[in-house]
Amino acid sequence: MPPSARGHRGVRRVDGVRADWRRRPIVLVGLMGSGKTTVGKRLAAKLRWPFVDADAEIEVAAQMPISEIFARFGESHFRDGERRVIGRLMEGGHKIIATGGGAFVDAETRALILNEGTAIWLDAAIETLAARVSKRNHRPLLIGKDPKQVLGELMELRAPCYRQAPIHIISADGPHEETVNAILHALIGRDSKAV
Ligand SMILES: Nc1ncnc2c1ncn2[C@@H]1O[C@H](COP(=O)(O)OP(=O)(O)O)[C@@H](O)[C@H]1O
Ligand SMILES: O=C(O)C1=C[C@@H](OP(=O)(O)O)[C@@H](O)[C@H](O)C1
Ligand SMILES: [Mg+2]
Repeated sequence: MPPSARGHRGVRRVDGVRADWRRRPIVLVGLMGSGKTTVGKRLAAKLRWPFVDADAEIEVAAQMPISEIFARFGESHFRDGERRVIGRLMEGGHKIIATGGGAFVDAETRALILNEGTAIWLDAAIETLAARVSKRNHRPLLIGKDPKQVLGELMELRAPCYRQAPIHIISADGPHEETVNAILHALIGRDSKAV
C-alpha cells in the first residue's frame, strides 16, 4: 500500500468514496462483534444522521427475534428477509445502516450497497471478535459452538466480500469513539472535531 493511502489508527482509504457520500447511506459491514451496531449508533450521533440496524428492522418485520427466525424457518429464510429489508433501508438518502455480518455476502445486497451507499468494513482480530461476542449468546450462528473457530471460518469465506468495501477500518479495543473517529477521518480526511 502506498504511504499516501494510509491514514491514522489503521484507516485504509481506497478509492471509491464518492464526493457526494453525504447524500448516501453509510453501510457498516463486517463480522459479528466488529462493532457495526454499537459503533454505528455513535457515528450516527456524531454526524447527526439517522441510525438503523438491519437486524432490528428484520425483527420488527418478522415480529420475532433473529434467533427464532433461524430456529423456525432456517438461515436461507432469514437471508431472504434480510435482502428485502436492506433493499428498503437503502432508500431515502443519508443514514447509518448497521448490517448483520452475513448481509454483504449476498451478491444482490452487496451490489446495491456498493452502487448506492458508502460501505465501510469494520474489522478486528478473531480473538477480539470472539471475546466481544462471548458477552452475549443471542447470535444463532454461534450458539453451542467455539466462537473463535466459527469466526475464523467465516472470515475466510467472507473476507473477499468485505474487502470490496472502499473503506477498511480496524475496530480496535479501546473506546468506541476511537473507531468512530477513524471512520470520520477516512471519510473527511480530518479530525472529527471539524464535523
Ligand atoms: N471498537 C470497539 N471498541 C470496543 N468495544 C467494541 C467495539 N466494537 C464493538 N465493541 C463491543 O463488542 C460487542 C459487540 O458489538 P456490536 O456493535 O454488537 O457488533 P456487531 O453489530 O458488529 O456484531 C459489544 O459489547 C460492543 O460494545
Ligand atoms: O454474521 C452473520 O451471519 C450474522 C450476524 C448477526 O449480526 P451481527 O453481525 O450484528 O452480530 C445477525 O445478522 C445474524 O445472527 C447472522
Ligand atoms: Mg449488530
